[in-house]
Amino acid sequence: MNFLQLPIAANEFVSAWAEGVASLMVRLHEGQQGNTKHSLRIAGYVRDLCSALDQGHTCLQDDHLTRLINYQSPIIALAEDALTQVKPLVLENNRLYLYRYWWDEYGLSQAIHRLNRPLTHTLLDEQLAQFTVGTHPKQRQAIEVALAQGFTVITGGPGTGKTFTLVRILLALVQSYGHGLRVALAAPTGKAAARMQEALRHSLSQLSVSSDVLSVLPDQAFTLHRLLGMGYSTQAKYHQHYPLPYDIVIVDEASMIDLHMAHQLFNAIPANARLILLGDANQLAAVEAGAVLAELSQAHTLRQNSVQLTESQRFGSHSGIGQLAAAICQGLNEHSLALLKQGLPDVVYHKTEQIDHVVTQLFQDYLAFVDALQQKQSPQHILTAFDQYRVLCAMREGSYGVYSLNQRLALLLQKALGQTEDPQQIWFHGRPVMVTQNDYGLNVFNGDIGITLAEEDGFYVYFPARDAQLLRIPAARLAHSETALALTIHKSQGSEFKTVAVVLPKEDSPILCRELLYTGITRAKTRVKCWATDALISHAITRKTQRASGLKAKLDNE
Ligand SMILES: Nc1ncnc2c1ncn2[C@@H]1O[C@H](COP(=O)(O)OP(=O)(O)OP(=O)(O)O)[C@@H](O)[C@H]1O
Repeated sequence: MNFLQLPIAANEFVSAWAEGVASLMVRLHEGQQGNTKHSLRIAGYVRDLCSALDQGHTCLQDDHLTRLINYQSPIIALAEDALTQVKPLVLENNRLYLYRYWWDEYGLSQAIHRLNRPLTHTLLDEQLAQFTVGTHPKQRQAIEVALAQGFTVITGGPGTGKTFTLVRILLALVQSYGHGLRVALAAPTGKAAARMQEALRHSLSQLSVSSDVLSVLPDQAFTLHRLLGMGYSTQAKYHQHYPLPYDIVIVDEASMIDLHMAHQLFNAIPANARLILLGDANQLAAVEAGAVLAELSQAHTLRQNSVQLTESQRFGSHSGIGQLAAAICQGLNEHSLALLKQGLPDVVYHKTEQIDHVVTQLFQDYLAFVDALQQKQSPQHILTAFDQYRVLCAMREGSYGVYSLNQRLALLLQKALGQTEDPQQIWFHGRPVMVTQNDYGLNVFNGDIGITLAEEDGFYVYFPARDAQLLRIPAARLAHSETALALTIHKSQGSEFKTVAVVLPKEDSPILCRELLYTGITRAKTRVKCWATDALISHAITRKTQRASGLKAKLDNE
């Protein structure tokens, strides 16, 4: 067996580790002839660990691993020795880690224990009552927890009042601590940060809030990368010994935070500050390893820090989207299919059929956007029209994947705008694009979406307002972007649209899971159209993602 031919995972970091570990294995194998059987066994675990990391687990979990505990290995440290003996692998009970992942889990659990302490506030009961008036019991509980604890987790589906509750928490904290309070708002993506800021502004505008209170609230929400000063590096500028200069750090869409980012974030919170995480734990977990929000909301040790909001104000008991989302979350296959087929006004179910027909149907909901382009409306109006609807795919590849649908939808868009249909033409008037890599020079970030407009001297892409101005960038300078008529459900996380079309592939795939379907469907505010087959819907609902991790065990001292 050639250890260097262990399958290398897609993730670059994992690949580097896998290669390093594999070459160490070769040396071990060559140097310790007597232990060949053991070396082979460990090599097998390393291979399984790499594929587990590729699937978002933070470790390999296997009860057979405990038999390695008494074995002295130059490449495996036991967890109790891991701080003093840095080896490529760490074994903790029945979990095997690459060192870096163990370190992130360990460091994060330590930082959570540090932050998890009661804090005082100066509000009397009657003062607090003005901020809890009209709230539901769980919302009130969330406000009380955020005032009393250094660390708060607020989870809930769409429209359950996370922003509504957050505004009241902020106002109560300003009242308690005065106007010198330093508040930071952040989210994992630029899109989610912008939406958070907009939602807060909107929610505040519905209350009569004095201007000096408003001045405490930041007029900008950061991406987590920016907040932590990560730039192009994976190491944050801020950490335990050089913490962030804030009293309260609030992070929205926290389901998207991966293990490494969570470690950096928690480490950067000052000793006396508060951290408030908000998100929907039923959504897709981070692209990278870990399902931090779900684990924090389930940890026994953190039960006094965690509140789940359950009553959706947006989707009342009669809303089809709300009922469907709840049925998917609970894994109710038959009921979900029945809801899809019931002919509810806000839920439309199409059986996937001939691709040309599907694409023509998908395009229909872009006609208001086409109209805005034809009428030469302002870039802002065109962007708003585009943001009303989105096609969301489960996959990138395949005829119902993002690449194929974008190509086909782009041709229909060119035709509708009276242009020559040319699949080779990258830039054309009306082309919506998504940035795929951060570009600090241009001030555009991964996930930002803009619209291409033809002007006298060439194509320009307009991105939504920053500082009340649209960002206008020459198309040729956007080196990393792709057409955005169709997005993956993963990329749509943190965004919402009036109407959404969720398109599943023709064949089953391990990517299709309950969280994916739930996330796709709940991106719709008023109408969802689902293109799928009964069998694929059932497969997706049945496949619930369970990410192996030791975070909850570390927090609960199991
Ligand atoms: N207790 C309440 N009384 C009256 N209205 C409420 C209450 N809670 C929430 N709402 C209203 O319900 C709507 C949805 O609330 P909100 O936007 O805060 O939800 P959310 O959880 O932040 O949603 P999303 O995650 O989709 O952004 C808002 O219009 C909000 O004002």
